[in-house]
Amino acid sequence: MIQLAANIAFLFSNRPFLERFEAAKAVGFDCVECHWPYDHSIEEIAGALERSMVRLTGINTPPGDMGAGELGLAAVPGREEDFERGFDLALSYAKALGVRMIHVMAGNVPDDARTAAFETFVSNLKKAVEKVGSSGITLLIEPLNTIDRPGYFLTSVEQAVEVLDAVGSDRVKILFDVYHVQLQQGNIINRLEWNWARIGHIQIAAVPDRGEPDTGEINYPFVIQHLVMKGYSGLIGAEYQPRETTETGMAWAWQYGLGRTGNPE
Ligand SMILES: O=C(O)C(=O)[C@@H](O)CO
Ligand SMILES: [Mg+2]
Repeated sequence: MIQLAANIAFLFSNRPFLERFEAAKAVGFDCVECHWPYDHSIEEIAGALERSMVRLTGINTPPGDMGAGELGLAAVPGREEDFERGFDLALSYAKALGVRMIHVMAGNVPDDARTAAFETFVSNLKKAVEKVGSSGITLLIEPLNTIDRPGYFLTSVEQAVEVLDAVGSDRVKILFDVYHVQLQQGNIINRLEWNWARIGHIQIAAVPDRGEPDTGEINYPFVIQHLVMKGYSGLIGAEYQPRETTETGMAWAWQYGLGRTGNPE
């Protein structure tokens, strides 16, 4: 049995943020993840979780100034203090709301700053690991494709492994977004296999349109069967852009037991 989480940054995005939790529950999700919950107080989100009876399983560190082209700060040289402030905010939300995964967003860096960016990313992640301590929270880093996210520092699974090796803590894992990895690199099953022990979370969407994972160049029933056979015990985040409404596009998930899953530990 696999466990799906609704990514409510993309799903139910026609509704106000705090109403998306109940909408996710209504179609069968017990878990939701999001990108940036910070426009809402911890108390407001706790209320939405209580009303909907879903768990919030993942959040991202703040992106910085998106209007100025920022998409995270962890690998951006010179922005260490801003990163730390944002990370502390994410950690406070995670601890208060029982969130077990924080995606530490690397950010955009110019080509000539990539060596310095690697060092910055590693150093910021080491400090973040110390802050997380024994809370049980896992930090994630996610390679993003360069078509959708030009300039992003982290673009391949192998580069993520280099970062993890340099950080040297099993509290940091890879967020393997199948959509991004397929667009950028391909070879999905092999890359899952080669990096199995490093993977902390998986996300899915069709390629190339990023719609429901029921068509396109990835055979998701095969990929997900592979995860089941491997005994994958993590969550699979449904992070796609619905082609019509989220509700009318949910049939893909029934074959994976949506509506029949129990809450994970
Ligand atoms: O922003 C994207 O694209 C993603 O895939 C997200 O998972 C980033 O959090
Ligand atoms: Mg993703």
